[in-house]
Amino acid sequence: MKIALIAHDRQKPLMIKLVTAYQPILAQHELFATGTTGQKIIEATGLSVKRFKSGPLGGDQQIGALISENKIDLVIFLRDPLAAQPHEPDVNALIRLSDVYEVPLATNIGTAEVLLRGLDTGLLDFRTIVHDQIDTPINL
Ligand SMILES: O=C(CO)COP(=O)(O)O
Repeated sequence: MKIALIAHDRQKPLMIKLVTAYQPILAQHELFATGTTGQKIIEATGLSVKRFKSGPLGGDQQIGALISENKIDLVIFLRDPLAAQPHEPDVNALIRLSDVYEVPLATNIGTAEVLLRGLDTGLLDFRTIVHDQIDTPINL
């Protein structure tokens, strides 16, 4: 599975705790991250992470583009719910695209843990079915 990991600055320590706790699971998957988040994950864990630009410099949009191409299976985006971001439109766009393409998305640590445990037990295997199917959003 391809997993995107993103955290706003005040949430980065929490992201590091999460990836450290779930490192054995995460190590079995392909990891993507915005620039600074990815750097900190690599420094803390040594996990292999493909880094994009920093969020405020377009990293959220780069990951959003991957979502729109059905190349991301799970998004963990630890947003800061108590601080305004200069690139709020980019943040909202990434979350909107996750909904458009029905990609499992966690925006807090509680949901992130549920999704990572689900990932480990095969609950996200349905994503392999849609990998080759979706070029456009599903018409319900
Ligand atoms: O701002 C972010 C997401 O909106 C995260 O970007 P960084 O990982 O580069 O700090």
